[in-house]
Formats: sequence, C-alpha cells, structure tokens
Amino acid sequence: MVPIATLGGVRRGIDVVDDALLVLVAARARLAATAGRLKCQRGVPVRDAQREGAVHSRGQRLAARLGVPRETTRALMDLVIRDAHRAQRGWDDLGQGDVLAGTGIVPAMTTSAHVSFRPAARLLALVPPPSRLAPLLRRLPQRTRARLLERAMGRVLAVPMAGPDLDFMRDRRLGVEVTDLGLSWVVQRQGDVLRVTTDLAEATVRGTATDLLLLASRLEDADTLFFQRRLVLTGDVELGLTVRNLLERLPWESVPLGLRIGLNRGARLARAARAAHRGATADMTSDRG
Ligand SMILES: C=C(O[C@@H]1C=C(C(=O)O)C=C[C@H]1O)C(=O)O
Repeated sequence: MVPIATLGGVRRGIDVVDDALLVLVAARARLAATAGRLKCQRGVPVRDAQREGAVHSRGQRLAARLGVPRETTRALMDLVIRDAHRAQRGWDDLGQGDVLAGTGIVPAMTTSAHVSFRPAARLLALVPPPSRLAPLLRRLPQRTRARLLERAMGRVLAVPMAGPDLDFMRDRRLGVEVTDLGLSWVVQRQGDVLRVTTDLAEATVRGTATDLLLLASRLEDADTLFFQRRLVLTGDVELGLTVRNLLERLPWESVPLGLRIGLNRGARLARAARAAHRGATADMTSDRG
C-alpha cells in the first residue's frame, strides 16, 4: 500500500503555515501603525468603525468561498483589528490630530513608528522559499501529487476543455517541471480529463514555482515569461508552440472566481517573497563588500 503522509511531515507543513500566519500578522500591525500615523497627521480619528465593518465583511466573503466557518473568521478579524489598535496606541492617545494639523508639529511617533518598505521586505524574506517546501511536497506519495495536479488543472481548464481549444492535447504528452521544487509530471488528455501519466513527455514546460504561479494567475503573461526565458519549452517544437499559444489566450474569466483570487494572492505573495529574498541576498553581499 502507498504510505499516506506521515504525522511528522504534516506537522512540518503546519509549522510552515503557522510561521506564514505570524509573518502576516506582524506585517498587518505595521501597516496599521502607518495608517494610524497618516490619520493622526490628517486630523481624523484613528478608530474607524465603518472601515472595521468593511474589513469584517470582506473577510466573511472570502471565508465563505474558502469554506472557513463564519465564527472563526469573525474571531480572527476581531483579533487582528484589536492588534491593530494596539499597534496604533500613541496616535490614538494623542487624539489631537486636528489640533496639530497645519501647525508643522509632527508627533514623535512619526519617526519611531514610521514604516518603511524595508521592514516589510525583511518580514517577507522570512516566508520560506519554494525550495524549502520541496522536501515537504516530495514526501507526499507520487499518486497524491498526481491527483492534486489533476484536480488543479481540471478546475483551471474546465471551460477550455469543454470547447475545441484543447483538442490538440488528445493523446499528446506534455511535461510540467517545477525546477525549484524538483517536481515534474507528464500530463495527457484522456477523453475529457487531463491525467498524469508515467510515460515520457513529448514537450516540457519548465520554470520555478513562482513563475509558474505567476503564469497560472495571469499576473505575468506567457509571452513575457517565455521571452525572458523564465519559462522554457523543450522537446517537440510544434506541440510546445501550440501549448504556448494556448496559454497566451486562455479564457482567464472562465476560471472560478474563488480560485482566481486564491491564485492571485498566492502569486503576489510568492513574487514579493522572492523579491525580498533577492533583496536580502543583495544586502548581505553589499554588507560584506
Ligand atoms: C488600520 C486602520 O485603523 C483601524 C484599524 C482597522 C483594522 O485593523 O482593519 C480598521 C479601522 C481602524 O479602526 C484603518 O483605518 O485602516
């Protein structure tokens, strides 16, 4: 029998998620401190019940799509809003923004609580790069990984599959290789579904997890990614070019909204984390130099 994921492996996954949660909570508090400073400078009250209501509603809308219970969402949003108030303490106590406005007097907190993008970049640099997640993913049995990819492709490509766009994929074998995760699959259209097979690929799309996610979420277009060679096609040229053309004109609006939002946020986070990692590496190099 194929072993199911181990408890130790699952717990390492939970640790990664917990780390990411705390990084996001810290980033939110810093942004809230900046919002507090800006409101104080403009002379408007730091607390804003209307905005808090909107924050709760947005959270509930996304939670409903993701299947997160209402109560969990309510409690979580309450907690982070309370944390924002804590981060804004000082601006709130001044409560005299309108008095200070126009006087040229800048409260001391402007400098101490000032939030630049560098601390945000430092926080993002804590998000584990895909290469650190690779061992975790590789622990999943091959069959589970294959089913996950089949389900993801099934959802993203449901509409083009129903039309003629993907007819060319019938009985053709396309490889997908995620270089930094050390993972690869060969996909074949069988009937009206895409299946992962153990046969050799005729053509392969290769790229990092972040670049493939940027492609899937449409934050960067296929043309740019291939032109800059961040995505590379190898093997059967004709099949490769057909796939490339298809990627360029995939009907993005046909992807379910919840999935589009999830992909978009995931891709943005991955891109920002990658930029932060590169920045951190550059910093370390220049510190040494
Ligand atoms: C961060 C802000 O300040 C406060 C904190 C909020 C939050 O945590 O979302 C929302 C409204 C304000 O009470 C803001 O006005 O955006």
